[in-house]
Amino acid sequence: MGAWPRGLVQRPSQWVRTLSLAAERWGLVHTRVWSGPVGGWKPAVPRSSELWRHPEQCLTGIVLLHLPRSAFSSGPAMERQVQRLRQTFRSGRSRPLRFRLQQLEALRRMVQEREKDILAAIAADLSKSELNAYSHEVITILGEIDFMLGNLPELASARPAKKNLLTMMDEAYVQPEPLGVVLIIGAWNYPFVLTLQPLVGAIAAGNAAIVKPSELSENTAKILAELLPQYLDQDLYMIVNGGVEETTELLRQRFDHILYTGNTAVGKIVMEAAAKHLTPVTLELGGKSPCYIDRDCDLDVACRRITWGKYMNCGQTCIAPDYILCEASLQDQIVQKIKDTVKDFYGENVKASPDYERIINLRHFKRIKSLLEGQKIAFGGETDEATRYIAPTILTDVDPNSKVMQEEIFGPILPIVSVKNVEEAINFINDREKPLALYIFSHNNKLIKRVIDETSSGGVTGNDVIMHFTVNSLPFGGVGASGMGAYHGKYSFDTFSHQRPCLLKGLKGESVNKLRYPPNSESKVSWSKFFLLKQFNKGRLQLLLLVCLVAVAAVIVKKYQALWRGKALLASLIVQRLRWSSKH
Ligand SMILES: NC(=O)c1ccc[n+]([C@@H]2O[C@H](COP(=O)([O-])OP(=O)(O)OC[C@H]3O[C@@H](n4cnc5c(N)ncnc54)[C@H](O)[C@@H]3O)[C@@H](O)[C@H]2O)c1
Ligand SMILES: CCCCCCCCCCCCCCCCCC=O
Repeated sequence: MGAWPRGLVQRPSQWVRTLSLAAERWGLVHTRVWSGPVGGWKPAVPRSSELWRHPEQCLTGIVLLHLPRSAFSSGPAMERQVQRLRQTFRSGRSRPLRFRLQQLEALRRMVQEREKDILAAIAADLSKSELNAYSHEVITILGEIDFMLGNLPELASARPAKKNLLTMMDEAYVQPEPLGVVLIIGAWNYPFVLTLQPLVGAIAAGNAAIVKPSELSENTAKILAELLPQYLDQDLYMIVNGGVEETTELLRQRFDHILYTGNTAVGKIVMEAAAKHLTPVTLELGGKSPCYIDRDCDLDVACRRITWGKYMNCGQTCIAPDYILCEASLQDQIVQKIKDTVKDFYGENVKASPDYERIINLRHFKRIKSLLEGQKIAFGGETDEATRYIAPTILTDVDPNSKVMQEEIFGPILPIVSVKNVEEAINFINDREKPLALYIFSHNNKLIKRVIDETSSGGVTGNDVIMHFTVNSLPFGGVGASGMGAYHGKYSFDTFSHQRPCLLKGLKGESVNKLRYPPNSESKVSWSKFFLLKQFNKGRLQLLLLVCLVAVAAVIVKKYQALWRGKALLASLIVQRLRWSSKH
C-alpha cells in the first residue's frame, strides 16, 4: 500500500460514504481512507473525520477501500498495522508529556461526550442498568484518567539514585521510558474498564498500543472501535476487533508488552506466544477467592457486604467472593441474612430488578447451571435459559471435592464450606491455587492479620469485599495461578515503562579508575573493597583521615589566602588613595 493508487483517486459522493459507513457498522467490511503516501490508510471515521470533510487537504484526494474483515486480520495485514504503530512510536511522537496529557484529555472527552452510547453498549452486553454501568465502569476510568493527568509529570520524571564512593561525583538517576508497542487484551465482564484502564496506563507511559476488546461483549467492542479513532491518535492507538482467530494472529506479532485479562487457560496461550519474542506479560487472571467469616464478627454487616460483592454483575466479577469458609454453627444465620439482604437489594422479584444482571452467553449459563447439580440449595437456584437468568443462590454443606469447588464459579452461586476454626480455614486456602482475592470478616484485627500473614493471594480486603480494586494507590493483580504483574494508578505507569538506570560520568578522575584497569593486584582489590564495600582496615583508615585532614587544610589555606589577598588589595587601595590625597 505504499504507492499512490492514482486511478482510484476520487471524492466519494454522499451516498457512497453513507453506504460505506453503514456496511462498516454492520461488520460487513472495513472501510479505509487513503490519505496519501505519508498518511497511509486510515480508518474511515464516521462524521468527525477531517478526511471526509476536507479531502482537498489530503495529498490529492481520497479513495475508499472495502475489504472483507478477514483481509484485516490476516498475518501480513496485522504485521503491517503493528509496523505502522511502531514507526510512529519510533518517530518519538508519543513521548512528550504534553502529547500524553493531550491524549488522556481526549480520552476523558470521549467518555464524557459519548457517555450515553457507552452506557447503552455495556447495558446491552450484560443487561446492566445504565446507573450500574456508570458506577461499576465509567467512574473508575474517569478516576484513573484524572489520576494520570494529576500525577504524570512526577511519574515520568527522572528519580535521582543513591551513589557509592566511586560514583560520588557523577550523576545517577532512574529514567522511566516507554516500552514501545503494547498489546492489551480486554475481558468481557467489565468490558469498558478492563479494556480502557490498561490503555490509560499505556498512553501515560508514552507507548503505542493495540487494544483487543473481548468479542463476547460485542456491543462495547463495537462502540470502542467506533469512538477511539475519533478521539485518539490513530497512528499510535489502534483497536482490533474479532475472536480467537484475530487474537491468535495478533499474538504472532512482536510486542513490547502484553497485558491480558481473562481466564487462566488463555493466559497460558498468551504467555507461550509472548515467550517466542521474549515479550514480558502482565496476566490478570482469576481463581476462587475465599471469604472467611469469623465467629467474632458483625454478621449483619458481613452478609450485606458479601451479598453486594457476590451478586454484583450476576457474580461475573473476577474478585467476587467465590465461596464462604466458616464454622458450621454460623451457616444457617449466614443463609438467612444473605436471603434478607437479597430481598432488600433486589426486591421480592429479583428477575424484575434493574440492578440484577444476566449471564453473558449460553455457554457460561450452562456451565454455571451445571454447578448446581447434586448440591444442597439453601436459597435461590431458579434459572431461565431464554433470558440467561440465574437467581442469587446459596449452597450449604458443600463438599470441598465437588465440581463447584474445583473451578472459579463466575456466576451468582455462593457455596458455604464449613471449617472447624481459623487454622483449618488457612490450611484450606493454602491447599489450593493462590486466589486473586481473599476476604476475612472479624472484629479481631489480629486474626485478620494472621490470616494475611499465613496465606497468599493477589489482594486482600478485610471486613469488606471488592473494595481494594477501587483504591488506585494499591497495585491490582494476581499471584501464582491468579496472574502476574499488576496495574492501576502508578502501577499501571510502571507496568508499561522500563525503569532505565542512567549513570553520567565526566572524563576526569582516571587516577581512581586505575583501580579497575588491569593488571589487578591485592592492593587494588583492597581499595575496591574500601570504595564499594566500605571495608576499612586500620592503615587505610589512617590514610583516609590523613587525606581528609589535607583536604580540610587545603580548604582553610585557600580561604585564608583569599582573605589575605583581599586584605592586601584593600591595603594597597588605601595606600594609593592616601598618596593621591597627599598629592592633591
Ligand atoms: N484479573 C482480572 O482482572 C480479571 C478480570 C476479568 C476476568 N478475569 C478472569 O477471566 C475469566 C473469565 O473470563 P474469560 O473472558 O477469559 O472467559 P471465557 O472462557 O469466556 O474466554 C473467552 C475469551 O477467551 C478468548 N480465547 C479463547 N481461546 C483462545 C485462544 N486459543 N487464543 C486466544 N484467545 C482465546 C476468546 O477470544 C474470548 O475473548 C475468569 O477466570 C475471571 O476471573 C480476570
Ligand atoms: C458513597 C458512594 C460510593 C459508591 C462507590 C461505588 C463503588 C463501586 C465499585 C465497583 C467496582 C467494581 C469493579 C470491579 C471490577 C472487577 C474486575 C474484575 O472482574
